[in-house]
Amino acid sequence: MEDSPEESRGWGAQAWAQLSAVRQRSPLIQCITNFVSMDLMANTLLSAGASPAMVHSLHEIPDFTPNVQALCVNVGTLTDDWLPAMKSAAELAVRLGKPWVLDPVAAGASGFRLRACLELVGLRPSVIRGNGSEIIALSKASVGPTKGVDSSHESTDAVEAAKSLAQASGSIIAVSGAVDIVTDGERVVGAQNGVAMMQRITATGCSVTALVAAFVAIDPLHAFEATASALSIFGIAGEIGMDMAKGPASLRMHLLDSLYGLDQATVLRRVNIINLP
Ligand SMILES: Nc1ncnc2c1ncn2[C@@H]1O[C@H](COP(=O)(O)OP(=O)(O)OP(=O)(O)O)[C@@H](O)[C@H]1O
Ligand SMILES: Cc1ncsc1CCO
Ligand SMILES: [Mg+2]
Repeated sequence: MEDSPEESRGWGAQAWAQLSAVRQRSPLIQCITNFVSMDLMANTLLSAGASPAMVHSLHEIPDFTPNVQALCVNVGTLTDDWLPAMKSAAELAVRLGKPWVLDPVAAGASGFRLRACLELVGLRPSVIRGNGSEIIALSKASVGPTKGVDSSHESTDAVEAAKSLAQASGSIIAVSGAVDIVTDGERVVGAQNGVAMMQRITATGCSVTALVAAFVAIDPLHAFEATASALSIFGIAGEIGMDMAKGPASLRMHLLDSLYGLDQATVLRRVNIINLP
């Protein structure tokens, strides 16, 4: 069923309010992330008005994590020695009542990765954002044929997996793709912004996960809505960026510029979030 114009306006106004709050309050986001994503993730957070810090030593967590507004954990280039820091930071964030967000990159690609992701899911992330294949692997808790860090599923193939993972974990689940799905296990919405070329830039998924952390940081009691807003806002930046881009490299630049420059009228006009059955 189509949403009424009132509902669409509601999502747009909410996304604008949350983006404005990120810009005004500039939340500090601790990112324990893969080597590939560090640059684009930090620049995405800065363009949105947040403050990134790629701090991942186990020794720094007791001093550093208490001062952040949210934590983003991404297992993209996971090795044995990184996992204790990820778990320690997540445990401390939960103990201090701070939101944390998990990106289960290539969760189904190996037993090691899957076990690590399942342990992290057990530490109660506020939000888990993955692509379709990652969310299906986590939901089934099984290793399977995957395309590595890329998805071999549409996000819409993963709606039931996302709902059951949300119910089992207590986390909000977001599945990126042509339509970004967000569910708390009962409600399901689809954010229909973005352009396909965003898949041709490495770490756009990682970066939108960090943006979700920034949005949840400023509205932790509305993590479901903040997650949908962040996905929609990032997608709009991609749409506007694509009007000026010649390919992936120039889209990367124009996406960041567009995220930085988004104004209220553009957000209200372009946010496209609908309820799904
Ligand atoms: N076909 C599409 N049309 C529109 N937007 C898309 C499409 N596919 C992906 N996106 C957008 O691209 C971004 C990255 O999503 P994607 O599903 O590629 O993440 P990912 O596989 O985790 O990426 P990475 O691992 O490289 O970080 C999201 O903002 C998503 O909305
Ligand atoms: C390409 C790649 N490999 C491990 S992490 C990563 C970034 C996109 O997920
Ligand atoms: Mg990814």
